[in-house]
Amino acid sequence: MITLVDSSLRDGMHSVGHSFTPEQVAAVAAGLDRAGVDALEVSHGDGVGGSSIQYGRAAFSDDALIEAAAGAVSRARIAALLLPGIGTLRRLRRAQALGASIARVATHCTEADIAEQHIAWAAEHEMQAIGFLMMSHMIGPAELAAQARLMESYGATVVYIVDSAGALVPRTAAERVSALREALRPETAVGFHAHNNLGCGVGNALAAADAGASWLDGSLRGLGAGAGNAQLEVLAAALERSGLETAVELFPLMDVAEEVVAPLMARPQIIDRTALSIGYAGVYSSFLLHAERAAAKFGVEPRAVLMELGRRRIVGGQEDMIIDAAAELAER
Ligand SMILES: CC[C@H](O)CC(=O)C(=O)O
Ligand SMILES: [Mn+2]
Repeated sequence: MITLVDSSLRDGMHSVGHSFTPEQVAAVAAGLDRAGVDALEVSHGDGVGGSSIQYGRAAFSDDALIEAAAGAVSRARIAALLLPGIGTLRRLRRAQALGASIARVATHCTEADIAEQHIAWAAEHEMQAIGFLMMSHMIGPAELAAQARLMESYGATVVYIVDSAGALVPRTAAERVSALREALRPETAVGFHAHNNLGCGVGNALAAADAGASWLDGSLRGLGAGAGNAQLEVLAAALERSGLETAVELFPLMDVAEEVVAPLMARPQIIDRTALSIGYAGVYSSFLLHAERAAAKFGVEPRAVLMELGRRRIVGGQEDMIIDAAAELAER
């Protein structure tokens, strides 16, 4: 059985400039709940506490959005993403009080050790603790497996390979999932979070499932950073056609994508040359709007900025370097 997690109301926030209102969140959450989606992530795109000048101000607080989602669902679980250093334990406690029962603790793929206190706190306080290894294309399967084992040792019951840049392809995604599957205890699940910058979002999620991932993320209409995530309703249909079972009902899921999410989209979730450059350069998908803004400000091409960020191996948390890179390109 595959557990499906929707990221429209968290990763999708990157795509809409963190502008979702509590009413919009409630409408999407109610539709996901009706369709039988297991869990949905809600917060600023950079997780709880992300609203800031560095990451982008949100129109509404995480509290208001989590509360709205929790009030709209009857069976789906609410997940809160937390990046140590951006979010704090106080934020996680608050999310739990408002109805979140899953803590997804995200670190750069080489820095699992900074998640120890957050994962341990969640595990000790009746939240399901999940580890999220971001930018997983940047290191190989064996190194990732070692990081995943750290998260497991802190109390994570699921550890995700997160293809933040959408830079993986089915073979490299499956190799990473297999390495985790072999390294972790049988009772620890492996998850996969895809981005579609190379057009492989759904394909990578299917390859991950074949390699042993049993938690898969997606977003309705693909709503997410960069070219978006694996499109959830497409993934659900493809999983069914692969003979893999989920708890969702496909037609209600298609309906909420078409009738509720599509009208909320600020931009088409397509693989244009900027989004493709993100996958090709191996850059964080959430850099898309930042890079477009910096490129416009300094009169350079977004693609050139993204390729430069890939060359410099800039990672999440270094958003200010996007401005540096654009300014330096303009000087050259
Ligand atoms: C900034 C957090 C990030 O968007 C988490 C995520 O979804 C990813 O790394 O893909
Ligand atoms: Mn993402």
